[in-house]
Amino acid sequence: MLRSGKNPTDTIDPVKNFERWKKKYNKTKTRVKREKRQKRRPEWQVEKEAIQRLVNKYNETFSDFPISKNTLRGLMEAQYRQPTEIQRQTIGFALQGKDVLGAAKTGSGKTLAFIIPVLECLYRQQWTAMDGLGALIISPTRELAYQTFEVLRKVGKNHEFSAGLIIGGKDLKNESEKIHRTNIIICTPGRLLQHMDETAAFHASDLHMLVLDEADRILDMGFADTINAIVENLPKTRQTLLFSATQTKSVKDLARLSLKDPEYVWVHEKAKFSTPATLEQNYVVCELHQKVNMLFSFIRSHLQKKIIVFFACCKEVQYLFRVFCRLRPGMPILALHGKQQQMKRVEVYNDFIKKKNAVLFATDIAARGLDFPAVNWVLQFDCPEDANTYIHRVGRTARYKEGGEALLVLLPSEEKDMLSQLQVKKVPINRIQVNPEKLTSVQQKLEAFLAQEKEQKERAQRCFVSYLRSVYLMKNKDVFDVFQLKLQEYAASLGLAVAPRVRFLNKVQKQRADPGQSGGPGDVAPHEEEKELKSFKAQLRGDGLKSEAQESQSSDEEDDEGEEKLHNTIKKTEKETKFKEAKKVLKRNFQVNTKLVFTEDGQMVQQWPPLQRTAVPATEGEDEDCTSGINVEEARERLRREDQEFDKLEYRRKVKEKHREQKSGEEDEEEVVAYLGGSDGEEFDPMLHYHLVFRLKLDEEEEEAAAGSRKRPRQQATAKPLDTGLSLAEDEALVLHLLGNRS
Ligand SMILES: Nc1ncnc2c1ncn2[C@@H]1O[C@H](COP(=O)(O)OP(=O)(O)OP(=O)(O)O)[C@@H](O)[C@H]1O
Repeated sequence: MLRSGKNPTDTIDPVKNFERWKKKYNKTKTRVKREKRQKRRPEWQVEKEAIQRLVNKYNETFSDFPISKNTLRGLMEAQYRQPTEIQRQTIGFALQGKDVLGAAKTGSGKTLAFIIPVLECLYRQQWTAMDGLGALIISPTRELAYQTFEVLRKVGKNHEFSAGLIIGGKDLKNESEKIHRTNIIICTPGRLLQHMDETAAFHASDLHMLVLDEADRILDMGFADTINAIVENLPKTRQTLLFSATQTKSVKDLARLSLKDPEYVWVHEKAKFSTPATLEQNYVVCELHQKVNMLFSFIRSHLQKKIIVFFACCKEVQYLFRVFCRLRPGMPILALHGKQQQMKRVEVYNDFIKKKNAVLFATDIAARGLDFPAVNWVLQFDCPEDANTYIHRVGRTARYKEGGEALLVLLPSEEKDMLSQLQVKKVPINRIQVNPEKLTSVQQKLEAFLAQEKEQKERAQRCFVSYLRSVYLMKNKDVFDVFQLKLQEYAASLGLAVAPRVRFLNKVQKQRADPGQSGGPGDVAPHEEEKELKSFKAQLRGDGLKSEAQESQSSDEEDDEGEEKLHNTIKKTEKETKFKEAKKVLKRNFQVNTKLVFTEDGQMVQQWPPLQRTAVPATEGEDEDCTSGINVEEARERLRREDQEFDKLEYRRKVKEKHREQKSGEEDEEEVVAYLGGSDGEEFDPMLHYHLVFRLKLDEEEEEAAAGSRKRPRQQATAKPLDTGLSLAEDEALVLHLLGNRS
């Protein structure tokens, strides 16, 4: 049988062919499946993302938050509708009662992130004025405390809490009278500690929430002792919230606050840059003696802008502010520094807020937290101490979705190391050139001013010395090298014919030249230097470490004595106040001044102090017949209990009554509101209202009581004896005479 001419091997068996294809296909399919499976994220991750999407959607507006109607109304009335990222991420944790460490870029809304939990915490506890201090907010500077107080007033105005601003610089006695009735205190550390030490009625043992704004600054060296002493007086059970744009990560710092499993919320941790995206940042390298000319030229070319210029020390601000005012650059100039009286500081702060175009000369007192609206430029005339200070300074512009520009002026000796520090902190900054020919020289004019006024010359000299000292005291010697500065040229740029003698530099120079000759009075030991640096910083920031005694001593003209140094010396010499002594006794549980007198047959007839008996029955275990005088602790505790019990009953009664009224539809259309701290929209003046109760709602019954109490004095007034202006004997004679006439 003939076969076909084709080779049998050439014939393709379709079945085999199909099987081969199927095998290959299956292999590819498994591979693709495997690869897909590998690529696919774990189920939990997918789920987490879906939940996050839901959570974000849920927290899109403040009305999605589990907060009280009063707070929500306050937010809406202040035009806060959508939470920012830091608010979205931290408020939930804080409402759950957790300790929180929150960090987010400058101008991202950290203030509300703690104000809302503070209000909610007290609201949920139904806190009343009688409950005393419930929340404490500590700020590093008076201005920041004042600003936070304003936000609290705005957002919390529908609540019934009392709030106080305790920032020093004013009448301590007035504050002392009201502080124990204050529910929310916003304060600077120094002043708060002063009250803790000296105001007998003030205690923080019921505190529920502690907030440290600008936490890294508050926990740093400058405030360490004060904060430790404050924390000692606070209950361990409190909730603690810490916020800053440059948050502390130091375990040691946090241990000092005894945080309990805190939630870390670093909103912009993974962001490419640590400064706001809307901020444009540049730097120029400029010789020291050209800086004043550069500043003048800069101001002249930005007359329609709002600018903040940061300087290294108060004396520099003082001198340059005065001469620049005389130079009349063509726009308003303001100055803010720690050596100003408190009244002046508030005035300047409010002035700058209102101005559309102005330049503010400031020390680092204005570097943190201040929220001046619409600042276009931040110019750093002197190099900041470190990258964190840089971040806070530039953060005064480009706040909450707004744009802004920043210019850093560096000396050639500062450029390299400062830039590398900024790089590490993820700060995007570019170098720009200044054309020296375009600079307007003001040197001759300054010389003329100084020739005319001796006072001005002295200011210039102090500015010179103070600047050198600030450079010398800076820790980072790679950036700050005082010996590289050309002193004669610098002095000339300030209008001085000769450079003033700088004693401390001469001494250090001598010591450098002859290291064996140490131990003289002028030698600056490292720990001394550290101490001086600490006090210098405290002084230039004016951060509220002053006591009242110091306040009266300080003046614009006082020397560069550190505030804290002064504080320490005064502390050592001043006699402790009676209150302070009494509080110490209370703390240590001493039995004071107990005096017993016995008759001859051993009967006790007198005791000092007289034994006090309370109106409430003693609880079990309390010795009614205690003969050792007043047990102050016990008596205080009993009174407190009594007050609390009374308040609770009263409160419950009122709430019930209100509910009944609501049910019967008899609710009053108009609620009666008493504004104790000025009405809405009225400008708050901390000099007048040091302690404020921002709003107090009165219900009908209270109103009646208040009306009654208003009437009573009038009734009493009718019964008041007539003052005839005569002596008693003459009065008697007159009465007898009148009676005689009648009869
Ligand atoms: N939810 C919000 N909606 C609208 N504006 C907001 C909101 N939260 C905050 N702001 C505004 O953003 C600005 C900056 O807020 P805030 O001062 O709290 O920032 P910050 O993060 O504390 O800044 P800094 O780090 O400088 O202290 C303020 O003017 C504030 O009124």
